[in-house]
Amino acid sequence: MPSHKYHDVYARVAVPLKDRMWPSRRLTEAPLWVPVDLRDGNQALAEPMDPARKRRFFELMVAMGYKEIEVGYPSASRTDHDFVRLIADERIAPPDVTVVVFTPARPELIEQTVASIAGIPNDVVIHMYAATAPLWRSVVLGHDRASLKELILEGGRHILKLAGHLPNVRFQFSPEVFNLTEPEYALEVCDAMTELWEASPDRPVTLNLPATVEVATPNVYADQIEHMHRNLARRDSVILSVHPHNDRGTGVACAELAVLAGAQRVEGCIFGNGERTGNVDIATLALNLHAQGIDPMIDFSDIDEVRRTVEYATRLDVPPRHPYAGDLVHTAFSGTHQDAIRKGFAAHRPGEWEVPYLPIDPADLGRGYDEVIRVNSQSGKGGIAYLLETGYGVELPRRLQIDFARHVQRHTDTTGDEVTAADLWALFEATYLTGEPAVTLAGYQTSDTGTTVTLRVDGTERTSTHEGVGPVEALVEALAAGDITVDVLSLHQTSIGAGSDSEALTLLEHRAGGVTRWTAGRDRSVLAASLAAVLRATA
Ligand SMILES: CC(=O)SCCNC(=O)CCNC(=O)[C@H](O)C(C)(C)COP(=O)(O)OP(=O)(O)OC[C@H]1O[C@@H](n2cnc3c(N)ncnc32)[C@H](O)[C@@H]1OP(=O)(O)O
Ligand SMILES: CC(C)C(=O)C(=O)O
Repeated sequence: MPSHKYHDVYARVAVPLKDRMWPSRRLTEAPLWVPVDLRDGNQALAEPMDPARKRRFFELMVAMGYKEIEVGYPSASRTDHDFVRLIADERIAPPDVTVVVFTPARPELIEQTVASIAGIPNDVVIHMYAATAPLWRSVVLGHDRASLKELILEGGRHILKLAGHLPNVRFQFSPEVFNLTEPEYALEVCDAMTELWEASPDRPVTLNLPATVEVATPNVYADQIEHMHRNLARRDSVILSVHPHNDRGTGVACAELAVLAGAQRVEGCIFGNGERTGNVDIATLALNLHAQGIDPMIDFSDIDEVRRTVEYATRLDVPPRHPYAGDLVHTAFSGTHQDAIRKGFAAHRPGEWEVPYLPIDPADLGRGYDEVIRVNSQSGKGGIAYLLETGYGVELPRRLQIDFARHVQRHTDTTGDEVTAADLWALFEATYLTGEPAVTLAGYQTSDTGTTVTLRVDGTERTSTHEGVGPVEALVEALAAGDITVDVLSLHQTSIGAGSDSEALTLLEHRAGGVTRWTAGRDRSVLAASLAAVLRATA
């Protein structure tokens, strides 16, 4: 690989901090999340959202509780412009939602942007950007540091002139590619903008510091953010925002460390859509907080509905391994994970969540437990037992679990396929429940003196009377004396293991209320006790 073509971040930009504080800080509350799906996400789509898609996505974000939403780049396209006008004309943004519109520092585009927001009753943020990193300065924009600063200030002045008098309007500036901009230059330009826009606690300016293209390990971004946090002028009048992308796959880490470093606001896209590898994924960030006991302030309680809407709007699928939202993120196929999850469920105490391999309760996201364990050739007895328990109410004793798992393994090794609970049950029946039940209970009669039980054993009926007891005890006594089953009960004999390890086994099936329970063992008295418990519970 021609790795010599590249340089690490330290060769490209000075990394400013030595006495960093962020490593010893903790996340304690959610930052302000600002979804940019309708702008940065939208500009990265092969087919940008049409008006219906934009509107449905916007309504989803409102319903989820976002309080500040970047709604578009009004000078970019008719659709973007018209959507901003829709907000003005049809008042589709609730009063407590701030609307952000995006513009470059170009006078004619600023004019279109300001014109687009006329009549919006909500708070509005006009967000102006310009790239400040050396490569962009020289190659893209054709400016040196001084002339670029002047271009930016000129854009800022223009916005001020056109919108400064509007009481519901605030301003935002992004030095694009902040993470490759010389720290002292980023500071100089940002301070110049807050001075120009007269940032004050009553009318704060948002300074949004993007990792436009992610180029370094997240600690570097955290240092850069903390440096700004500690050195910006008018800090109490600045909302410090970050905008990580995900080129290295570490956008989430960058955002989390940036919040430790002093960022108060995070821009991203709900499932990480965006240029190239995407903007930082807000769902992951928010649910990472949730999983640490911190209220994310955004509602993901029906994550599949959120996902359906986002997939509809973007025409992009959320992959099966996507954190929290993918189809497979709450599913274990592997045997030891399944065993641990099953034991975790059994030991689980309401009100707390500590289940091995499941960092959060799927129910928090509106999901059930059906998909938590799925069985294939990588699975073991615990997972198989779990599916039979949850799907059929069948509680196999350990020895039978071990035996049955061997049969399942043979089957899955042969087919290579996943097996469902129904497949397992069919295999169980074919393995152990062949032929007629050994014994059936034809009926029983109770009287003042006791219960008469009629058993059918090998086609012959036997009647026995059990004095002074009701049907449950009579059945237990009959069972203790011989084999027994009725329409709701059946008893099968089988053996497991081979040679000296083989063991005769009695399987007792009890169906009640549509649920089947199984007990198995050598010892008839164990079966009797278990039968009595089952019958009493359903009497
Ligand atoms: C990191 C980001 O996400 S930035 C946002 C990127 N998003 C988009 O580009 C989506 C929407 N964009 C568009 O629809 C179009 O680019 C438009 C309508 C805004 C502009 O279109 P055009 O006028 O055709 O210009 P074009 O797209 O080629 O933009 C390049 C020009 O803008 C200039 N420019 C780029 N960024 C900025 C900026 N922030 N401020 C001022 N000028 C800028 C470039 O220097 C270049 O100018 P030049 O033609 O004099 O060399
Ligand atoms: C201009 C900013 C906000 C941006 O979209 C980026 O840098 O990616």
